[in-house]
Amino acid sequence: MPGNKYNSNSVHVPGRVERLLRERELRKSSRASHSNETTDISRVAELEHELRFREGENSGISYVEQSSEGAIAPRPLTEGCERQDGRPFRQRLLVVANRLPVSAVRRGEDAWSLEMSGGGLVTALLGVKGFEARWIGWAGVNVPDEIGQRALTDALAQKKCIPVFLDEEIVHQYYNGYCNNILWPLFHYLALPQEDRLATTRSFQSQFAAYRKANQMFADVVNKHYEDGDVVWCHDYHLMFLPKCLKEYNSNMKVGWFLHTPFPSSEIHRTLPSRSELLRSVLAADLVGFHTYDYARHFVSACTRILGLEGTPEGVEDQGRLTRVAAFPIGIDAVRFIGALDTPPVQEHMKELKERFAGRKVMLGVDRLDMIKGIPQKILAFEKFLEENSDWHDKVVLLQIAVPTRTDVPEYQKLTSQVHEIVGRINGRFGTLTAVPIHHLDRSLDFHKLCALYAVTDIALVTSLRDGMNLVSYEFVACQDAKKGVLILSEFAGAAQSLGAGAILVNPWNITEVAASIAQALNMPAEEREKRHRHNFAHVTTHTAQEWAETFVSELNDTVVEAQLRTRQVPPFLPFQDAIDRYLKSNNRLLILGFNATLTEPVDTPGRRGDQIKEMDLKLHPDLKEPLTALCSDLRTTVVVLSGSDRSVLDDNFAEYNMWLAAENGMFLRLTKGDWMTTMPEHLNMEWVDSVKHVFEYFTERTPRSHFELRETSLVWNYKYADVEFGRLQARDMLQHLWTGPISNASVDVVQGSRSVEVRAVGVTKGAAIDRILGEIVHSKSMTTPIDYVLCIGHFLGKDEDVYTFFEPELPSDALGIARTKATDGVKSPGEKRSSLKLPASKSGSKASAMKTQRPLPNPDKRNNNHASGSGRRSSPDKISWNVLDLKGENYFSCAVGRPRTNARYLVGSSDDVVLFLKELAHASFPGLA
Ligand SMILES: O=P(O)(O)OC[C@H]1O[C@H](O[C@H]2O[C@H](CO)[C@@H](O)[C@H](O)[C@H]2O)[C@H](O)[C@@H](O)[C@@H]1O
Ligand SMILES: O=c1ccn([C@@H]2O[C@H](COP(=O)(O)OP(=O)(O)O)[C@@H](O)[C@H]2O)c(=O)[nH]1
Repeated sequence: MPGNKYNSNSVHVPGRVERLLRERELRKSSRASHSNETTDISRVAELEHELRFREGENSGISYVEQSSEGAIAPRPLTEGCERQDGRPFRQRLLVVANRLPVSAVRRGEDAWSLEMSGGGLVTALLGVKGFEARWIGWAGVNVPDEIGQRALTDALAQKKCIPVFLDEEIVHQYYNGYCNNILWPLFHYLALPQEDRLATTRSFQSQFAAYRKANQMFADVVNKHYEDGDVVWCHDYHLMFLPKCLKEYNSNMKVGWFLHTPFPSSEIHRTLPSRSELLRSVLAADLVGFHTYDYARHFVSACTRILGLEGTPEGVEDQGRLTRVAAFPIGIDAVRFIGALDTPPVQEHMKELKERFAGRKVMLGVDRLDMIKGIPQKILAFEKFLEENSDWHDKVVLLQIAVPTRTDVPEYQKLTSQVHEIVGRINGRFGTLTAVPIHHLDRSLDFHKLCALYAVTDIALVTSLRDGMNLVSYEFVACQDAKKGVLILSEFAGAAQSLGAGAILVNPWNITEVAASIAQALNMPAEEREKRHRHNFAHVTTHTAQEWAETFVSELNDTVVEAQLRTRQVPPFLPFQDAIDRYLKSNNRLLILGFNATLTEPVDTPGRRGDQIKEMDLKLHPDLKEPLTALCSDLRTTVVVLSGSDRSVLDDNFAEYNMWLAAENGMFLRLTKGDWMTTMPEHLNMEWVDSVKHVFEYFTERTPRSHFELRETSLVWNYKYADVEFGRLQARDMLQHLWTGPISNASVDVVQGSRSVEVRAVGVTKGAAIDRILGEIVHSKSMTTPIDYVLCIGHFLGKDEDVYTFFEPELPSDALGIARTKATDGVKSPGEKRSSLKLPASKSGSKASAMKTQRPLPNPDKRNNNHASGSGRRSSPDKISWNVLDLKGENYFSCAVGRPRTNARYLVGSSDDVVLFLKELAHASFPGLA
């Protein structure tokens, strides 16, 4: 049986939330049993091992590994864990990020030392266990020679890392240029740089080309190492092109993409010259993740506004394909930090620091020396605090660790000089012979020193102007369980959404406010500090990096399964040739064609700008003129255009063809040679119209580029030309008004289209009208042969899909709501179902039977038509006692246009396909057609 099977799946498919809750429980119990089994000693050993790996962090103690030796026992980035059933979890995870967790330093022709890379991305991913992981990325160094590449590849393999070799020129244009000079500032609301027209390597175009090329190089390495069933997790703004490259190579790859920075408002993203290409490439992923709901919302909004796609609560939909978009707030490996505090090296450092700063409160800033971190603003706020609080001058010190980063980018070089200048000025102003208020370090610290610093700090000061998350704030909290210091946190860091309740939130641009917050923090009573800390500590220790990665990967696996299920439910494409062959062999055919988005030119072109003036009137696709004329001229074919539009629209477009027009969802009918008649049920209550119209007018006035149509049996408010998001919000608001007001007691149906709200009298659907239409056609044509072929094709609203099921030979008659009789003359072959329909006698007992038949309308002026009185009706056609419909399953072609979730047997993508099909059908019937 072809097509979509009426969703009769009785197997319980758990919903996403249900599954996530279950998996969360499983993870918790699996972790609990794991920790019961694991002795403290093994955890300490594990920690020590990890710390040993990290000991080399830019502290000059980096260990040397030679490809030939493998001197240090390799520690996989993540270790295999056990599933609840005891079997090892074997799914491989390919983590693809610009930067590997280690950066390579060359020590000889085939000798390399590996040092810890900086940044929160590395920290977070190192906290992830439980997967068989490989890390694919750039080792931060140019390796032009083969010997060097081979040696480095071997050295990295021991760390389960796979290098992508980028040459200097690519790094310059892709990493320094497009990534760090264009995307980075833009995503942090710092606007695009002025394009340098003189230096060709600094033009947007050449940097973008390098960006694409670099992404393809990453893809090539992934493709080489990919094995069936692997999960590929792409990270960050460096690799926005990667999902597309990967899916092009293998559409079955499970691909996730996570952004570590903010995703800005669509108004900011709009300024990027390559805005659409980047969005489209990311959308090729199955799952797209962000730190916060706000970033996810901005991304969806950019896709709807810039690409013209549909944003749903699940993500972004493009022609039935869904890219899931969701928030996955990152965390840290809190146990690692907490555990480190008791180790001898950290204790030693803490002792030193306490002695060094005895009698002074310690304030701490730890940031990469990046403009987004707001370091100048932080220092200026501290200066203001000192100005206003002279009693604190020798009692407080600010330690600012400024880790050098992206030092090849001129903007970063300028920032370094600027910060040095401000620090020098303030130290000159408030320093004494024995002490300065600011200790500024342009360097990174090793893990132990960092933990010790976090632990002795009284106040951590995070003043990022924008920050994806900011893990420094998490690490500080994790190390403060003894001291319970205060966190001053920028409201523009993603972390503000998770640690906001315990921190003092500040606007870093407001230096006065930050200075006041410093004073507040220094004077905060212990009880309040304790309360705030408790909140944040609970968060940091439960929302870990491990949890983050497990949730993301589990959702990615889920998303792919869901997509497969959805694909299975999507009906197949209309088989053109079969539909044409069967048409040619049949004797009496009925073609039911929708109009809007079926026979019209597509209006909703992706990428359209909301402010462009559009042709609002519906127009028949010009290519259909000839095929329609031909098909309508065939005596064995009856063509009906069945539309929601009103009569005048159908008159304007189809008057010249020999066909039936069924306007307003079949409530009005005419043969183009005859007059309009109504098929409307008698006593249709339309008293609600005026009050609904009032609401529609109100919303039309307040929603630019929306409009409404007043029809005989319905009112339609349409916002397809308006701003999509605003339109949707307005629609929601409108529905609320309608439900609580004018339609609360009326017998109406509210039908929500993708960009419309329609209020109809109850019972007005295309399916409900079709038997009356059929009765009229049979009567008027004096048909003597049963209809043995039906094509019913349209972009119908869900509510009108009853027209597909009306003819469905495979459905039992009670599901149709009309009585059917089996054909008496045909012989039924095994497994084959046939249906026949007697009209109008068969209507008795059905919902439709309450509706009387047609009368001609003398006056097509709809406003003068009195629905309730039923004037202009025609008396019932004579009873037809023979079988009007004798339809075999294989001769029935119900087909939805552009709606994958449908009851129709088949699907086509757009009206372009309909045009193509009707052309082919006409040519097959009339081979001489031009
Ligand atoms: O690799 P670099 O160019 O030296 O930069 C270091 C990292 O900086 C960014 O980190 C972000 O990720 C953190 C973890 O999710 C988040 O807390 C922080 O707010 C972000 O700024 C960048 O996104 C990474 O790709 C870089 O590796
Ligand atoms: O001397 C240092 C200073 C910082 N970090 C680490 O760098 C990361 C910074 O991450 P964050 O999310 O705060 O910002 P990012 O630098 O990624 O933008 C944190 O994990 C710090 O522990 C480090 O390893 N050594």
